[in-house]
Amino acid sequence: MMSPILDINDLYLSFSTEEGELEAINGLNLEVEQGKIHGLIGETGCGKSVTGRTVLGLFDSNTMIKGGEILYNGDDLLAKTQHELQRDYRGNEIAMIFQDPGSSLNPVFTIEDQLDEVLRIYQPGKKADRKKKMIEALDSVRLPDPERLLKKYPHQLSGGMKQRVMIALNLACQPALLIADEPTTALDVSIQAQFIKVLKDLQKEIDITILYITHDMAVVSEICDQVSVMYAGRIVENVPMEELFNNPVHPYSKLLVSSVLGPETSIDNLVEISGSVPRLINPPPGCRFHPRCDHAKPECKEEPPELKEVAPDHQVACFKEDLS
Ligand SMILES: Nc1ncnc2c1ncn2[C@@H]1O[C@H](COP(=O)(O)OP(=O)(O)OP(=O)(O)O)[C@@H](O)[C@H]1O
Ligand code: NI
Repeated sequence: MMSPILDINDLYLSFSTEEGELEAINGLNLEVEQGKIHGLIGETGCGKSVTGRTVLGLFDSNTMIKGGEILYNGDDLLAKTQHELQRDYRGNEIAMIFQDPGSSLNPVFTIEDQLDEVLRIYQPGKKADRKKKMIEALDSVRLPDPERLLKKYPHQLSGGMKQRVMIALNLACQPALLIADEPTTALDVSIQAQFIKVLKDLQKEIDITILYITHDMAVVSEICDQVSVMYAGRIVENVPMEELFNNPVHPYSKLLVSSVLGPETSIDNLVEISGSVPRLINPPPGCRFHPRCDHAKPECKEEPPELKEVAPDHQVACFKEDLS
């Protein structure tokens, strides 16, 4: 296998809260291969966003890193200072787009001002050169008439256009890895579909790797090559996208896939179907899924199972004997 661009090993992360220690990330192992669109899925609260933010070193003040490493092309990002992360990684190596496109654009500046600000930080040079880059960036996300668009303010754009400007802003410095945290949630369904097409085409053109966080299985099937299924702070299955839908192996993945066969494609409906996600303050011991699992046996309550290879590019963390 090619070496992964992002390789998270045994990450443990807690938040200190008034009620006690909240164990949000619990032995997370995640490998993202260069050039792939890699989905990270799981129910609300399972730790997807925390994982994405941690890669960029964006920590809330009550964060405690308890162990592990986050290798980006072999370098441990957890060992870097905030200054190093800002100078060497954020924006020009790793970029991140968030849920609400509108809120990330500054309402009082034009699109040109905002693109120029990003470019000036990472690629100083002549204004004319930067202008050319801005137009290229807007072109690359299929925004019509980039010259005119540069003069506009965010409120003059639709939600879908703002989302594309956000991608353009993020890609202006040509990062190698893009972390997209539920970027389509605030968009209506037709714009969502367009957005996903733009991102997918773009990914092929510019050879960027994308870690795509979502709880929408329809989106997963549209865009992802590989998928990691997360449950209560840990990856329980890592699987090629088509295999996830045709042959999910972990009992939780099976539940996820069967819960979204109807018109509702969001994972969040699962809660009603089969009990709730465990609290992360005093979580269940061993495999955190065992209280909801039909196959649970005594050993599942002792140690969490490690990821085991069941097929090429396909690993499952479960003690069930017959992993198929
Ligand atoms: N600063 C914080 N202090 C305490 N708990 C936090 C903090 N930040 C996140 N959490 C908790 O960590 C857990 C993981 O949160 P996270 O936002 O990563 O979930 P998620 O999988 O992204 O969910 P969603 O699908 O709803 O976005 C949740 O239980 C959340 O409440
Ligand atoms: Ni989230």
